[in-house]
Amino acid sequence: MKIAVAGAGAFGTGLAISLAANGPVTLWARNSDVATEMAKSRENKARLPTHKIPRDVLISSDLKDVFGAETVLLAIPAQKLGAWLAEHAQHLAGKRLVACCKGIDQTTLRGPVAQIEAHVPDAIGAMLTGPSFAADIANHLPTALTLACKNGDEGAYLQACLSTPTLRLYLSHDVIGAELGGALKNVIAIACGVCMGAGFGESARAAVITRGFAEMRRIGGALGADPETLTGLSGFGDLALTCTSDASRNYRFGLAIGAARDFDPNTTVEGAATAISVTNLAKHHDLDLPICRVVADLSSGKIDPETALATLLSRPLRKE
Ligand SMILES: NC(=O)C1=CN([C@@H]2O[C@H](COP(=O)(O)OP(=O)(O)OC[C@H]3O[C@@H](n4cnc5c(N)ncnc54)[C@H](OP(=O)(O)O)[C@@H]3O)[C@@H](O)[C@H]2O)C=CC1
Ligand SMILES: O=C(CO)COP(=O)(O)O
Repeated sequence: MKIAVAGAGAFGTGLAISLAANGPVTLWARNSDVATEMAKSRENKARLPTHKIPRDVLISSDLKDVFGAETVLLAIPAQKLGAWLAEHAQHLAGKRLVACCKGIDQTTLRGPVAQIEAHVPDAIGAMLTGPSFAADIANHLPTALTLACKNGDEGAYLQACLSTPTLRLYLSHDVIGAELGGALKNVIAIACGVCMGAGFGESARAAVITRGFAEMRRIGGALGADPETLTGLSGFGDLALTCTSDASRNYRFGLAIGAARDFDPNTTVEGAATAISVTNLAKHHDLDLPICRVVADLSSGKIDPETALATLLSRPLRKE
């Protein structure tokens, strides 16, 4: 199977390095200068420095190399995915499109596979998600992810083709659960970062993870996700990783808010936009998601950590 990875950020580069263990793979960067430099140095200095890119990764900025593949992994940030798919829909028809981004689009409130289905209806949409830092994948460290696809045969095919000796994929049919787990854990990770940055303590962080997980299950229930998916790699697994590691950008963004420090605005922090999307979804479905709501307000600078804490602690006492 000819595979291309669209998006040469940290994750796209890490995935391409990992998949090259199985054979040649194309890595597409939108910027030709970036592609030329990467091809020369065999390194993505800006997004994933110090990881050597093997020769089996063909680095290109020519979209023809993407359109020539049968399977395209989409490692483009979630808020940019819809426009990219819309622009290239006619060349993507009939392909297997595997979303590797985590988020819910602010304008449409769609997850990544729903975006594929909306823009390229005759493609086979799938989602690759779960606990994995790009650097770990690039280092061929053992990693387990969820491959979710509604079509059982295509899902099994993708599971076989995209697994490597160190990247172990578990198959799921629950695309909505996989989309939600990856998107929501980033929101809760921001809350955890705020908690630690503001000095609220590790016990408070454990409470945020647990009550955040309750919010993930609540929204999953409303949108038709299988509760088991949320307890798996794409939900609980990724929540555990992202809420406890300062290798996570979402967590670090929260740390910076909590400690009132600056944060590089060019960093990809999917949870900030997704918190706003989730808050809007909650309104549509009449759901109470207090942690997601304060993260939306914290991320857009409407409230400070003390106000967020007071908001959460002043809520009426209730059953767990
Ligand atoms: N990093 C990680 O450890 C992991 C990331 N992910 C997910 O992968 C997705 C991508 O993140 P990541 O690679 O880390 O982010 P990065 O910030 O490292 O890179 C983003 C990449 O997307 C490209 N890009 C941005 N906008 C567009 C666009 N409109 N069209 C085409 N390409 C575009 C950027 O290109 P340019 O450089 O030209 O701006 C860049 O190559 C996110 O959803 C993230 O949650 C999932 C698991 C792990
Ligand atoms: O999704 C990730 C790990 O599974 C990466 O998290 P960040 O985007 O917060 O760095």
